[in-house]
Amino acid sequence: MKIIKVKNYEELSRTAATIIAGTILSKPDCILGLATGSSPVGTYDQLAAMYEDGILDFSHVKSVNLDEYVGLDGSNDQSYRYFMNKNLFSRVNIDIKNTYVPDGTNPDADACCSAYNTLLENIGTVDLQLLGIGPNGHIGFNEPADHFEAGTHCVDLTDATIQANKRFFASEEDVPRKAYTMGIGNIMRAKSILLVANGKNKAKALAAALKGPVTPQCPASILQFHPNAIIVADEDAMSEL
Ligand SMILES: N[C@@H]1[C@@H](O)[C@H](O)[C@@H](COP(=O)(O)O)O[C@@H]1O
Repeated sequence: MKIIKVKNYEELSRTAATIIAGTILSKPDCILGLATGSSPVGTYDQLAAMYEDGILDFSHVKSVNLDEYVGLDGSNDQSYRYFMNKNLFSRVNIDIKNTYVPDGTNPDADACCSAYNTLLENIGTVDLQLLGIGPNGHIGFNEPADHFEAGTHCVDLTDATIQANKRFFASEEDVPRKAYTMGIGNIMRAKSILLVANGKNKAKALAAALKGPVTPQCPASILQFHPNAIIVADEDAMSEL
């Protein structure tokens, strides 16, 4: 595991975008695993700027996203499909048909999850999976649990996650209670993993993930077993390490 400590969010975003750019430049038809949340927004800004500057070409890139809220469709501004379109896809020349997010509108969890697992099997190995980390150590929406879930599955969001994510919604009641998420097995199959973390509210989770025991109670701790995981974190997020 490689840990890169940076000063602040701007440096984090530039560093993460440079790593992703390296993947795209060395393999123009790469498959990127993408994440939502506030952590990667600056990284997406930097990637969009590199595209504007003619440095990056996304025309052969494919992407698979980690997760989606159950019940929200892509026109809902809180859906992760909407987030990805707004923060990255509409700003670069990726073919939108090559971008995949679990279908939050499908009420049939088994059908939705097995379709996404089939997609992940068929599309090929993810070259680089970008991750944020929840304040409770979750990755994607793999919440603390008593076992690691391998494949895409439907989760009941924990109260901690509902509290952490309510800032994006008009009210706490509006936060969906369920999500579809790639499992830990799906995530760990990526050739490389890039986790970005900033801010004091991530310090405990990051310390547990990087230095604590590998346990499903802190899902991000599984990254200790990945052969090519890179952590880019700012001083605040690293303050308990
Ligand atoms: N499902 C997402 C995660 O993929 C993300 O990493 C996490 C942290 O979000 P933020 O970056 O806004 O702190 O929030 C959500 O729960």
